[in-house]
Amino acid sequence: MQATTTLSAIEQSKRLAAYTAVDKHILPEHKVIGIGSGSTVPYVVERIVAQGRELNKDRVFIPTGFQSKELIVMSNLNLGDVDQFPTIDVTVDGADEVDLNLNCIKGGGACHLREKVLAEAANTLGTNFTPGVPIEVVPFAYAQVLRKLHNVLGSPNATLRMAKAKAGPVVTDNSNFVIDCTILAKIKMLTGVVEVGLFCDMAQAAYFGNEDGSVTVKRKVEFRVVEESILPS
Ligand SMILES: O=C(CO)[C@H](O)[C@H](O)COP(=O)(O)O
Repeated sequence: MQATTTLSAIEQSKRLAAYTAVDKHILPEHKVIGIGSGSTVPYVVERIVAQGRELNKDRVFIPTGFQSKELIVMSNLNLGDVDQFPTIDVTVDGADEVDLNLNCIKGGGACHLREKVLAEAANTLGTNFTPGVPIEVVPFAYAQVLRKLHNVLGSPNATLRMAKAKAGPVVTDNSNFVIDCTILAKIKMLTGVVEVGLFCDMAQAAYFGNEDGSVTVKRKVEFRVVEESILPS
């Protein structure tokens, strides 16, 4: 575990957000738990491990991609998959953008297809995403999908997401490509599109790590969203 002093204020608040989400939502009776992707999720796993071997030995953890699978295995937690456990008690995941009703944009880490399958198997939990909504596409169709987004659906800024440390595009854990696009209408009807990163009416609560170290919690209570603040101790 990293020492607190080496973490920036924003990292500390992300960690507090993750820890609080685990404390409030991963309860002793939860046995099948979804683990999302992104830079906040290692703190989620860290906190789950801190709940102790006794609780975790009877649990199974379902990853949303390569990163969370590695985290689960490296933490000696039991690994499962959503085809073995189609009903998940709770999933904790990151988010790129969250609206007032807790609808989310996800896919900044190109894991949104699996994340959405897990979110539908449970009720996902979230934490500004300028590129738009990520769209996962089969590789051989990407040029055609891009052409239709540019010329037919009126999204001239849609771009194929490129990798940073490799020449070529980002490749998802499902061996697909990702296009970032600012319009959504009709996209899922395009041949070659696998999934979009819009998660509507799926999150029950969202934890936002703020620059001042505090965490803002928004959660649904009987169809309303209530808000509270948690200050760092
Ligand atoms: O959707 C995702 C991956 O596809 C991530 O959950 C999202 O990008 C948030 O990541 P971070 O915790 O690094 O802000």
